[in-house]
Amino acid sequence: MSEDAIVCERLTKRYGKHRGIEDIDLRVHPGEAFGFLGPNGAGKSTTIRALMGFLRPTSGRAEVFGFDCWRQSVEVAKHVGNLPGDFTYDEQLTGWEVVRHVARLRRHDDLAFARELAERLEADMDRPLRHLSRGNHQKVGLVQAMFHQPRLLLLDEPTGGLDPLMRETFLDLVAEARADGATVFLSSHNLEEVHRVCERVGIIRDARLIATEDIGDLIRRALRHVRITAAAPIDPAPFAALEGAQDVHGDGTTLTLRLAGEVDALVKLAAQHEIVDLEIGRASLEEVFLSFYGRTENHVA
Ligand SMILES: Nc1ncnc2c1ncn2[C@@H]1O[C@H](COP(=O)(O)OP(=O)(O)OP(=O)(O)O)[C@@H](O)[C@H]1O
Repeated sequence: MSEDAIVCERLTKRYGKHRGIEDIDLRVHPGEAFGFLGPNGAGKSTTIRALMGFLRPTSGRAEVFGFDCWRQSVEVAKHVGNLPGDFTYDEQLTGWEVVRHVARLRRHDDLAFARELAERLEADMDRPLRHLSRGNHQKVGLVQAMFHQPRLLLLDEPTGGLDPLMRETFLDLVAEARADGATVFLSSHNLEEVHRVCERVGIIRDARLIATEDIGDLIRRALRHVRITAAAPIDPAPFAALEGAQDVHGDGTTLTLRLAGEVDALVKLAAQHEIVDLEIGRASLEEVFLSFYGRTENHVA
């Protein structure tokens, strides 16, 4: 038995010849909020489905609170609230009928929190799912995932289709769940959202977990845009030789570059010149994210 909320050990799922996920090793501690980032088709949903016990691993294993996700999926389901990426239910049912159905399966009669969630999310719970917009569909999905106040929330792209106001409400609800001790595992394309909710992130690409990072470290080590203006022309060569320097352009007294990593050496080198202006800007979160997908030259250690 494990103390961790989630353990994946060499978790692998192949769909016939197609790779779903490959050798995923991961631990999420109780009470932690862990973000799972990756591009389309990277393997996020496959991992979440394996954690819910919906998929039998090809090899390796997954555990939730010490229960094997495949062999003990009934136990796992008791502790988990799950929002699948493609949340669907019987489309003839209304939101409330879905929630009551899920409540029976979970043997959880108390719908007081479901009513609070529905109200705060302004969910349309009285019409059949087939009549609902994508956002309203998603809200029903969130209510059914959260109403029993589970120990672990497994949320696959939870804010898809939500308008900005509802996204905020959802992020507040997740923060409140965490304050009550819940563990959160959230997949997303949106680094901003992950930054708001999570302290650690796993980056998945081409079926493999390529990095697990403290989100603060990730952002600290992220690319910076640097622009130096000196009183006299600057030789770009020593700047180009700095560790993590990219796209170094010298134009007389102005030098621009991008820097992946620490700024200390750059500042010391710049200080050898008479500086008129120095601008160091952090890359956007989007750029940080892209840098992990290998579209720029800086790679994960
Ligand atoms: N039922 C399936 N049959 C065959 N291949 C599948 C199946 N489900 C997923 N895959 C493949 O497994 C890989 C991982 O897919 P997965 O849905 O887990 O990615 P994802 O990171 O969740 O993507 P997205 O962000 O687009 O939802 C993809 O190459 C996908 O084509």
